[in-house]
Amino acid sequence: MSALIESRDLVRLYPGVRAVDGISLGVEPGQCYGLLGPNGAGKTTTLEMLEGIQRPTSGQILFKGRPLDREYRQSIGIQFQATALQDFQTVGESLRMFASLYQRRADRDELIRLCNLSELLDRDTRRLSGGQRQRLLLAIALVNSPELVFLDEPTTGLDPQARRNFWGLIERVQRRGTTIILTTHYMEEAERLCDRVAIVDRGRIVAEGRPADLIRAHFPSRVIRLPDSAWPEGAILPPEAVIEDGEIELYAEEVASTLAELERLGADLGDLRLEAPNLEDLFLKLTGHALRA
Ligand SMILES: Nc1ncnc2c1ncn2[C@@H]1O[C@H](COP(=O)(O)OP(=O)(O)OP(=O)(O)O)[C@@H](O)[C@H]1O
Repeated sequence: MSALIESRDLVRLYPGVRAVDGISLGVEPGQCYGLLGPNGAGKTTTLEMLEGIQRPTSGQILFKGRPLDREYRQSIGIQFQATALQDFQTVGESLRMFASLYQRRADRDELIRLCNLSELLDRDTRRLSGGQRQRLLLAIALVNSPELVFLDEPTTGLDPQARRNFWGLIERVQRRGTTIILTTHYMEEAERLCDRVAIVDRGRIVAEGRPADLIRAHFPSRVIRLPDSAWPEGAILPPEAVIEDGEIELYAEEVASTLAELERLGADLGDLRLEAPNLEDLFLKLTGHALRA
């Protein structure tokens, strides 16, 4: 399938900083695409160029195969990290005001239902909780029924419960067919929501693909741990096994056959733990530094 939006060799320089240093990516219709990386990696700058808010120093952005034009802003929605909501406005008034900026409009009642705002329409926007505010900002981003919506760190600052609720909402938006590009520094968020991710570090993409494929490619083995007391007496340990702190660590490319072999040897599998590497481990492996300092 061809990309809804793509960037070719995007560069953005600030005095003394290569904030974005040659980013090429393509997002297909209906995908949820994540730009993943630590603070300062260049995610927001990349997003702002894709949104048409910032001009690249060099490189190209194509939407449906064509350079961004005036109509582009009508086809997209943006949830900024910090959108200034008007003081003395209710949720309902706020939605109406943003809707008036567009020719194309989403069905208001459906949007209110989707973003769970029915109970909050008369609430002053200054009195919203973090999660409620994010739901309103998402509704504002969807007010023109965009084909493509940008979410910049949509769950930063939310408590774990509100974050999970918001993930459910993003999934509903995606199921309606909206293409989503989001930035995050939460690996769990990227793993749950994104069909594809670009892992960004210092303005460059260090890995790109489906989260599960990336993990499999960089970590072909799974780690199996079991107490050393669970190992059958007399059975020979595989040469790559590590014994540490009373535990045996084994590496398995094929988990099922390794477990079958352990069972055959008579190992006690009751306290076995299987460790699956995640995107956080991948980031560390690729960059040599942790995602969160
Ligand atoms: N207007 C600006 N002038 C100068 N430098 C900037 C400007 N905006 C961003 N930068 C720098 O560019 C780099 C990338 O910043 P950017 O905000 O894109 O990163 P980010 O990955 O989005 O981080 P965060 O998660 O903190 O928003 C950083 O070194 C930042 O300090």
